[in-house]
Amino acid sequence: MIQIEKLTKTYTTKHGTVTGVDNVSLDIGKGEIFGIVGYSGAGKSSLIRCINLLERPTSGSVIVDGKDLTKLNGGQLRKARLKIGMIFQHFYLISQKTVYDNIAFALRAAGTPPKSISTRVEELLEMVGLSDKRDVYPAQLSGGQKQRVGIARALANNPAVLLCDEATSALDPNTTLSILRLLKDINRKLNITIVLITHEMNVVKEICDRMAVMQEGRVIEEGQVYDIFADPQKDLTKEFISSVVSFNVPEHLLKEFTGTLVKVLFKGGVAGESVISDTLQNYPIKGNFLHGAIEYIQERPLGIFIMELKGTSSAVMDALKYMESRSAIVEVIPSGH
Ligand SMILES: Nc1ncnc2c1ncn2[C@@H]1O[C@H](COP(=O)(O)OP(=O)(O)OP(=O)(O)O)[C@@H](O)[C@H]1O
Repeated sequence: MIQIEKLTKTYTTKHGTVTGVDNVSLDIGKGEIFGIVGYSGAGKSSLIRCINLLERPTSGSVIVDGKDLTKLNGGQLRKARLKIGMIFQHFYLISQKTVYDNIAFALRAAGTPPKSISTRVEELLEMVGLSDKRDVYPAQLSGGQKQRVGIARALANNPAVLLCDEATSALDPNTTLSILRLLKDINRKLNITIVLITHEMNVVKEICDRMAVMQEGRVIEEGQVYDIFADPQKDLTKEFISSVVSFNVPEHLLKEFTGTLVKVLFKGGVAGESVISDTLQNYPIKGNFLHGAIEYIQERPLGIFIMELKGTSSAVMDALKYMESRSAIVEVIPSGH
């Protein structure tokens, strides 16, 4: 649905050239929820703004639904943009207009016949759960309700793509969750492709199918959210994951152990417990559990255990190989850490 090819965005400032996005290529499928995570300054906003050409890429292309947006003229681009909705951290509602008029505004701007507007606005209000707020002004709404209006407005012209720019960053955790659930619901009902940028890994964990991690303008890791949580490759990705899934045993405790410390992950959660008990039965080693949890990512369980294994080093190595042969992801934690 969206192909980003070798996209670079640089800015010319008083102090020289700044690279916002550095040669990024991504392929986002129809109906996918794709998350882009990174710290402040990583280039997420620059990238998402290049997807609807709010920012013009310095080089590279952005193909949405088969059309290369960088090649369109003004009129063609305005038309193509109607198929790309966007919501923002600070909502950007028009404060002098009612909820109804904020949404109707987007329909009028797209040339919707006046007689269809009211039915469409009612439909959208129902979709976002705000039918009873139709005639109130933004100042009378909570943050979550304002974002619901933002979502209704973004969906007004039946876009194929919804871009979310830190859409939940100004909201408290419960409201965040309700907005994420609404987005997921809309994604499933309308098969709309959603691209969201965030610095919060819990957002990605909650609703995204696939994700990319950005650092210094580049994509440093990309894949299925579940696979990345199970086996992150880059230190930065591990850091983001540790903010929502705690695998870590306190350092002072780790120093007290004399055996081999291992982190064992099982895709599929509960199944892993039998692998561990088989291992302890079949090899001359002893195991102490220091941490055990089953996390649900995209409704799929991921079993995470941290263990101390005691035995001869060859017995421990054989046991680790055995666990790996039964699909565990095993990582030895260096001693003294
Ligand atoms: N209009 C601009 N002019 C000059 N430099 C810019 C501009 N927009 C972004 N940059 C620079 O591009 C880099 C990437 O910024 P960007 O805003 O895309 O990152 P981000 O990951 O979205 O961070 P944040 O969440 O803080 O917005 C930064 O070094 C930033 O200073």
